Amino acid sequence: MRATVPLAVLTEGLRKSYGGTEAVAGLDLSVPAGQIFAFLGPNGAGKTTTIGILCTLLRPNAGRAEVAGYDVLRQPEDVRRHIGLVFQESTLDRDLTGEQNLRFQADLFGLSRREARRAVAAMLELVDLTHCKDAPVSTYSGGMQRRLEIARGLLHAPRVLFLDEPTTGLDPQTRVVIWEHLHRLRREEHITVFLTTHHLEEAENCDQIAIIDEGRLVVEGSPSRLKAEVGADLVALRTGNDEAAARAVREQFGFEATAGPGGVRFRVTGGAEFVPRLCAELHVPVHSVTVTPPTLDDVFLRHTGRTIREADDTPSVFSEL
Ligand SMILES: Nc1ncnc2c1ncn2[C@@H]1O[C@H](COP(=O)(O)OP(=O)(O)OP(=O)(O)O)[C@@H](O)[C@H]1O
Repeated sequence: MRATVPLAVLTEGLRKSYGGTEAVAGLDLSVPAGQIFAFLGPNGAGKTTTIGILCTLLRPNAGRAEVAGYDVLRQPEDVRRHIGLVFQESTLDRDLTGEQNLRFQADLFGLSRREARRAVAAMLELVDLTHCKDAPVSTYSGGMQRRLEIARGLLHAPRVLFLDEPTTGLDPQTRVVIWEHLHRLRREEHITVFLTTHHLEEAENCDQIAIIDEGRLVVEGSPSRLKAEVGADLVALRTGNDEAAARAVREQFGFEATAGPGGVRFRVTGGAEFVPRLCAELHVPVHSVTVTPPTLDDVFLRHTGRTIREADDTPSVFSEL
């Protein structure tokens, strides 16, 4: 049954293969309008392929997809008019100024001179680039370039903005700035933002996420709900004798404790409340205790049996920090 909230994106049984590789393997998605929605998955999970289909750049082998209420195969022109797309790789002309890049895009979309002037000025303002609109893009920082790309994707007032890995290669401070802009866009322009990422930290910023692995939807929901479903906190202990402490936690409390380089680790619901009892009853000196609530990596692990970092075949920028 169709939801009563208008849907920005709907897919049913979507499939796409490249030779023997099934990149998208029967994907059902529904994204209500007005959300920041993340498509989270390791490298090669099928995220870019799905965006390609939704943006009418690729044809699916089976299934169907609608964007902003239009069918990607039967109404591709309508879909294109209502979407903005920001690719992983920069497609800006570095020799042109920021303003010229936007003007060029306005021409491509057939905006009148007057409309173009108004839209270009408004978008430069929205992403805080008015002050450097006359400088060549080659002089912009990575974050400024990404903001200009987002402005360009928004020039024709799309209803859905697709962003493929919006902050890849950017430093942490710039990532925060880009995210502030995305939230502002959603708030002020009421558009749906559909982004792909393999960064768990990035997905945390979204209203809803869909975790995808090997072309399939693993689980869908808000980050807080998905983490709450995992339930148990991770407790890590540094003790005088980790092997003995792990054994005691298993025998006295019945938790699956292990001893390793990170100390003794086990999971328990209500970890913080359990710590006083643990320290009082454990007959091994405890030097430190860390309680970590479930993360999206725990959600991925629970549903796929491996962590997203294990599933990723290329290192994440975060793992390098
Ligand atoms: N043009 C292509 N020809 C052949 N195989 C492809 C092509 N594009 C993607 N694939 C394969 O399809 C699968 C899904 O790729 P896709 O790029 O959609 O994943 P992704 O989740 O976006 O990954 P990344 O985060 O690395 O961009 C991968 O196994 C990939 O190697």
